[in-house]
Amino acid sequence: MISANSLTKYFTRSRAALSDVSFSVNEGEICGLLGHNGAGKSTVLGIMLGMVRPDAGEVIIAGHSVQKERAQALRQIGAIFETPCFYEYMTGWRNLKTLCAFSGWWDEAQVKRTLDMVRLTDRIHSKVRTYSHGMRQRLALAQALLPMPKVLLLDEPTNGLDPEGIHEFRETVLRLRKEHGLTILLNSHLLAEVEMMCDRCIILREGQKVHEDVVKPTGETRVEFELKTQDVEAAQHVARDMGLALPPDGLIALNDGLTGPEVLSRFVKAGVRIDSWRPHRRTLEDIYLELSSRTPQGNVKS
Ligand SMILES: Nc1ncnc2c1ncn2[C@@H]1O[C@H](COP(=O)(O)OP(=O)(O)OP(=O)(O)O)[C@@H](O)[C@H]1O
Repeated sequence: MISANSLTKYFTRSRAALSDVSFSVNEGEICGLLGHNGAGKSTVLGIMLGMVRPDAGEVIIAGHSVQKERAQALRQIGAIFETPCFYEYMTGWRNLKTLCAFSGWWDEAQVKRTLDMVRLTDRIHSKVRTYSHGMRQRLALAQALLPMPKVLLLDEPTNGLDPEGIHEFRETVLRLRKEHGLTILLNSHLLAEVEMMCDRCIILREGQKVHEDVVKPTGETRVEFELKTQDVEAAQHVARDMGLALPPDGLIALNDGLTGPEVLSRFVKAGVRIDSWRPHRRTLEDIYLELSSRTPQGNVKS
């Protein structure tokens, strides 16, 4: 549904804001875009929305090139980009009507359906200045969904929301994907949010893609257990007998065919005193900090 091919962008001659970034997002997938401040996330979204012209590369949305067939491509996209702005003194309904007037489109039945989708029907005739931050975000979502897009681009959509607002927004987005098969690209700094919502994530660092993987792998290929013991020498001996390595951090990668309980029982039978034994999975935060972390001085680690 989304295919970004070799995107390169220089805002200044000395430094590429994006350098040869490629990725694709399948239909119905939610993909997270992560990276430190200035990594290039908004530049990617800007290129996808035809607002930033890449120096090289192109984005294809549902078979249409944003750079060559801009109108057809953009017809497939709804977006919440940066902070949404509304006329405070108008109702939500009047705002949508005014914004739709710019494109000469208004279908009342479709607008009502969309408001039901984002659960804003009850308050749509109240003035926007009386809306909470969460309601403004839902109005922005309604506006993005009005043209019935196939792709939704969300730029830090939960910024400034309270925990209830974040939860509600997440549930709404997951429901939209489930019920309407939307393909979603989510730009966020919140790793937990990306871990909960996304099927896959891409990490940018200084304009380059440094990671792309599924967020929740269904069939883990590498199983690791963390062993804590005072009997390090005895444990190393037993591990060697099983053909396993016991590194100083205690993380043991199991070979094919061995299970956690089997390995634990071998340690116990050999008299190794076990303080703790638990499965270990690298979280998105572990991966992110490894790939994208910055030193306290603000320089990205080499
Ligand atoms: N219009 C512009 N003119 C000049 N430089 C720009 C422009 N837009 C972005 N940049 C630069 O391009 C680089 C990438 O910026 P971008 O806004 O894409 O990063 P980001 O990952 O979205 O950051 P943040 O998380 O802070 O929003 C930065 O060095 C930024 O200063």
